Amino acid sequence: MSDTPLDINAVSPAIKADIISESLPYIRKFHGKTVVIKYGGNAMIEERLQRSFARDVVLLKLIGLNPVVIHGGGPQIDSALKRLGKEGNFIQGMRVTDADTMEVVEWVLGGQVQQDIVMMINEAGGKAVGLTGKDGGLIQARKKLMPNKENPDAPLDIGFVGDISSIDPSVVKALQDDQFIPVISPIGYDAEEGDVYNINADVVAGKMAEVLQAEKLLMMTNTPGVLDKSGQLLRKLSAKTIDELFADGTISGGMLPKISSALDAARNGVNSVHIVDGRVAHCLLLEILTDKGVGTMITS
Ligand SMILES: Nc1ncnc2c1ncn2[C@@H]1O[C@H](COP(=O)(O)OP(=O)(O)O)[C@@H](O)[C@H]1O
Ligand SMILES: CC(=O)N[C@@H](CCC(=O)OP(=O)(O)O)C(=O)O
Repeated sequence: MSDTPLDINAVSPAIKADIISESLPYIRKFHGKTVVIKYGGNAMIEERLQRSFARDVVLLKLIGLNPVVIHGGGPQIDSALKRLGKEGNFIQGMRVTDADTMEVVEWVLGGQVQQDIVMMINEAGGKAVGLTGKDGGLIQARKKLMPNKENPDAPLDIGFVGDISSIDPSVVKALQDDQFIPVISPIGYDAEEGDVYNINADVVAGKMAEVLQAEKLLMMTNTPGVLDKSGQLLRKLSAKTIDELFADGTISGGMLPKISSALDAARNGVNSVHIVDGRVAHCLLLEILTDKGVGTMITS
């Protein structure tokens, strides 16, 4: 983020036209392709950036790409819990979710957070539709048990946190075909047990990109990308380096499920996977339509 922001009004029309023209090869390359965008709760805290996100998504749709948005909302859930006198608690980047917390999660993600995104995209000229994993049988889930380092035979039960058992993308494809932009909350359900589950949004984004065989998965967050021990941005990360960073504790908290999901997607047919800085205005356009990357690329 060392770049000095450009005063766009000071740029001559000829240069603006040149910049627009530069995106032509990318538009041709990605026309008709699906791009899964993970919009993290930490990346959506400033209204100016929310509006630039919404405009970028609409622009991508209008030039012929198929954006699918998976949104998070971790900090927004934390605020709602706080108002109710409850503290958020995470294990290995996953929220411990008791029945009361699950109610709040559904209420925040499927309600305010999702509707704000839908509204902003629609105000920018798109046709966004909000879904949760329950809609159209989109995300089937089962209870997740977390690995227990101290006692591998006794995995940890963290409540209503789900693993994805399957994704049926037909509702997403139908919406895409009708020029809608799906905006999906990371909530799954178990049709047999009737339980609803809280799923980490990075996990949903990775799996959705895989199932849709997306061209790109972009995970927008609140860091320049993945940082090494000394805080330097790592522009490219392969499986081997990721193992080392996990082992020495350089990657922690919310970055754990993000990297694991990104790597799974890269291994399972998603052409390019990037963790990008959602605090940079128009980071989506920079990543997709220019040579200038704005984060870390994950390769298998
Ligand atoms: N090596 C690392 N590089 C960058 N961020 C890291 C790293 N390890 C842990 N993090 C943390 O991961 C956070 C991003 O994950 P998370 O809080 O879940 O964001 P989001 O809401 O965007 O999914 C960063 O803000 C940072 O605090
Ligand atoms: C199981 C689990 O941790 N679920 C997440 C779902 C929201 C999310 O992932 O939001 P961000 O992308 O903003 O972190 C949570 O409850 O916070």
